[in-house]
Amino acid sequence: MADGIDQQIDSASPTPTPDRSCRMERFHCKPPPMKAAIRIHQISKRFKSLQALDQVSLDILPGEFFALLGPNGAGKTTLITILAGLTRADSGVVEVMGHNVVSDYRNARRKLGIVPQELVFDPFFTVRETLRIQSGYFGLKHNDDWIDEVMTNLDLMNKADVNMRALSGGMKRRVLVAQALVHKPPVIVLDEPTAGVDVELRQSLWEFIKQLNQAGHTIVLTTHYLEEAETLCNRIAMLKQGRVIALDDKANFLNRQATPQLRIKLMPDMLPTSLHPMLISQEDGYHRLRLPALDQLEAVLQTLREAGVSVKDLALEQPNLEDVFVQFMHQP
Ligand SMILES: Nc1ncnc2c1ncn2[C@@H]1O[C@H](COP(=O)(O)OP(=O)(O)OP(=O)(O)O)[C@@H](O)[C@H]1O
Repeated sequence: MADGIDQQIDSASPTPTPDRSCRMERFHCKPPPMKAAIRIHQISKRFKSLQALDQVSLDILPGEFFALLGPNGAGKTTLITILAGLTRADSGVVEVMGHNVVSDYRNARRKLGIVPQELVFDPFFTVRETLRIQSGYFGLKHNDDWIDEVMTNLDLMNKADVNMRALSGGMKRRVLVAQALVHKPPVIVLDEPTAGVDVELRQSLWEFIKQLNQAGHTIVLTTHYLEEAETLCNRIAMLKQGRVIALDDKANFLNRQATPQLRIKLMPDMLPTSLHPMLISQEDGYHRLRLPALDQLEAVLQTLREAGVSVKDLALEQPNLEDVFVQFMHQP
């Protein structure tokens, strides 16, 4: 990775610098508030009768790996297009590294790299030409060293001189990621970057994005692969019908759901009535039960024995982000 990356991150340092003037009054002063890498303040957007975003507010701090989760149509892409300055919000303010995306568009755009969900590309250029043209949009004339480094990290070197239209879908997506990085933006937003992408690319893509995050870049990710968000992100916002319904550290989301779940296959396939209140779901011949506490396991087994039901298979599972997500989405 280029040394240059860190120099580009300007005020994106994850650690705030303490104010020296505070030393004399150390019992009274607080560290200065960290300036948000992305500030989204009371954003609303309506498409005719549809309220796509409704008073959305989020502050994403420098150096965070942030997940924006939500079902189809929740408003994630709309929020990202507003952030990119491609759609105007009806009301509210969005800033990237302190630059307003409407009134200070050029500076806001320079601080931002966006990997769009849709595969948009110019079929007449090669991969290298595409990346050079993208560099030109940001006034970068001698960017070949960095372009080579990005292509190497995304395993694109052997496709550098191949025409864009001749690439597979997964390869095109790699180019979209490379395009978002040509100007070394301190803030990188990835809208469903792994949709339709094979396991190998996913892993190499995430390795590269993790390195960028470790170098101080702020990463915002939307994905329907919740295990990706669980592995990578440190803070999560859940969007539903244009509203933020939950916002917290990943660890807090998971701890809220600390009780284990029991996945069990029965013979005959009949759950005794007294265990129905614990039932979460039933699929592929398995019952999934929520145990109030681990020591309830023996009581459940006892109930099954008394009902003449035998256990064919059993596993204890810790709840994951998907369980938490489903629970939030089903809340009225
Ligand atoms: N240009 C548009 N005109 C009319 N409606 C739109 C437009 N763009 C988005 N919408 C609607 O706004 C809502 C939010 O869409 P958006 O694409 O932001 O959701 P999303 O959370 O990104 O969904 P997905 O996970 O499917 O990508 C949807 O109901 C969508 O149909």
